[in-house]
Amino acid sequence: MKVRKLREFYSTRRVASQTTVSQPNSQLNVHQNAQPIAQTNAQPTKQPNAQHTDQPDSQHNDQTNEQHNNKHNEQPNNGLPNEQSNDKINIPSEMPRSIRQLSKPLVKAPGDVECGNPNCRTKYASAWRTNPEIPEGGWLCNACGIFIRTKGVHRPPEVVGRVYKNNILALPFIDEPVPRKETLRKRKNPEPESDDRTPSTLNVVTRRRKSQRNGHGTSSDPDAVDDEDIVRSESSQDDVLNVPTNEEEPLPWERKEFLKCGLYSMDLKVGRRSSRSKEKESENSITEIFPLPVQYGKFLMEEKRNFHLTWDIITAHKHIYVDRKRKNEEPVICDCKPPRNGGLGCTEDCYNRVMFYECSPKDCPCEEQCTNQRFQRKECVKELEVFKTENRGYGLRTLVETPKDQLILEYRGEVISHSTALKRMETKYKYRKSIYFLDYENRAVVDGGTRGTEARFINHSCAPNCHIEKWRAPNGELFIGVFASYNIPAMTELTYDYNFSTFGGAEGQECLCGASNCRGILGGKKQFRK
Ligand SMILES: C[S@@+](CC[C@H](N)C(=O)[O-])C[C@H]1O[C@@H](n2cnc3c(N)ncnc32)[C@H](O)[C@@H]1O
Repeated sequence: MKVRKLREFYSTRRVASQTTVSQPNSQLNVHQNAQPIAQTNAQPTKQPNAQHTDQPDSQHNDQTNEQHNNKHNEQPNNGLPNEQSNDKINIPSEMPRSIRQLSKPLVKAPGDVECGNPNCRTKYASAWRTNPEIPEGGWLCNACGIFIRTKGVHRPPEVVGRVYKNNILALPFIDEPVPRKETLRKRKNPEPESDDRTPSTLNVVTRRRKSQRNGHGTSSDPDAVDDEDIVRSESSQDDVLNVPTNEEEPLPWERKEFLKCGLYSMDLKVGRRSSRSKEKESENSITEIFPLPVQYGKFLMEEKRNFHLTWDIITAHKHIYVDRKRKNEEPVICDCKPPRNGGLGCTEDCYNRVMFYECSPKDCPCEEQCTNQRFQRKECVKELEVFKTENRGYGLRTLVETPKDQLILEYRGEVISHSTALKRMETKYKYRKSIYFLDYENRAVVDGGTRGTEARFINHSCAPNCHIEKWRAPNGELFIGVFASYNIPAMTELTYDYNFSTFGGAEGQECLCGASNCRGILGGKKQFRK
């Protein structure tokens, strides 16, 4: 399956490349002994073009190459630069890769041997590398040499086919074998300036690739491709052409997929996906490969809001019992009967309600019709806003009209014992102006200062529009709720009377509620004195 895909992939590439390379060949009859190699490779993948069948006879090859070349020379320019002379080519680097790679000369191996890869057997390559399987005198073409060093195996036929396409149909070659081995070590020793050989582009690229793989080129990684086994053409050829080769481009197995945008970007990445995720995709047509990093990431990006710092409070969804465990008492069950017409159950005459006791959702006879579960069902006002008051720090207001007796919100926080409250008064709240204590029961206190709800922002007023009610939960604990004492218009600040006994704030704190009946002072620390 994988092999078939590879074949398809490379055959597609072959066809595409053939159509493009036929044009530049007319321009690139550059080297005096460079000819397009049409049929030299003895082990190529079969080409669709019947002219390019295997021809082992090298003499015949040369003739065919000439014909091939001449044929291409007759073709029109097709937009390629035509100022170049026969021995010097200036190919702009922005030219497509398929054109640029034509400038790469091919050379024969030392001793005129074939590539040692049985799947390749080419006689021409851009460079030659020692065959690690036959260290004494064995040679591999450049591509096979790199492949075996990096992958540990010979290039398979499917992969060899790609190079056949590049080399045979596109590239000029040097018929003369390279006379000697030119090593990187030798190149490291600077040549005298009179020597006109300079490192070719290939050298630079190869060295760069090696240093990338080795990390600054100093690693002793045995798998790294060693430049020292490279035999290449005389650099004069490369120097004249001095253009980047296709060595710069990553090989298919070296290509990596990178995120093309940030995790929060809407242009979410479409990447390689498993068949299972493809199935999922077809189900909901979502093509993300990464989920958004936070729950409301998309909302946060799209919604325009004024920036403000978050409050120094962590929302508590239930009371936190600091000094003891939560109670777990048996619920008290009312004797209400569920109305037959589907109306509301557990209304004013429900004795649980009369006793400020919330019915248990599991046990109430009215079941879904029960209306005595406001805290448990969180039937609160959602449209509330924390705002900055003129002289009392932050306050809380309602954005909508709120009817009388409506549960506005629950006052939650840490339920602490009397002694813990005293300690906190001496430590945590010693230098703080605002204190968030509210009586619980049995001298215990709810501290809404760190973990709680927005109820902690409600200020005191001697003429309040809200009041506190404590309701018993089915498990025996308390719900503390802020209820509307009147119909409260929208955008009105919510206040309740701290009543001195419920608020343990700083002693003698001046009241700034502004009511006509203002008592002039808030609660004091003395209520926590033993
Ligand atoms: C429960 S907090 C109320 C929220 C507080 N304003 C804030 O910014 O966090 C109680 C504190 O608010 C201030 N406060 C509340 N009502 C006040 C009033 N009527 N006059 C003066 N200060 C008040 C006091 O500093 C008090 O300790």
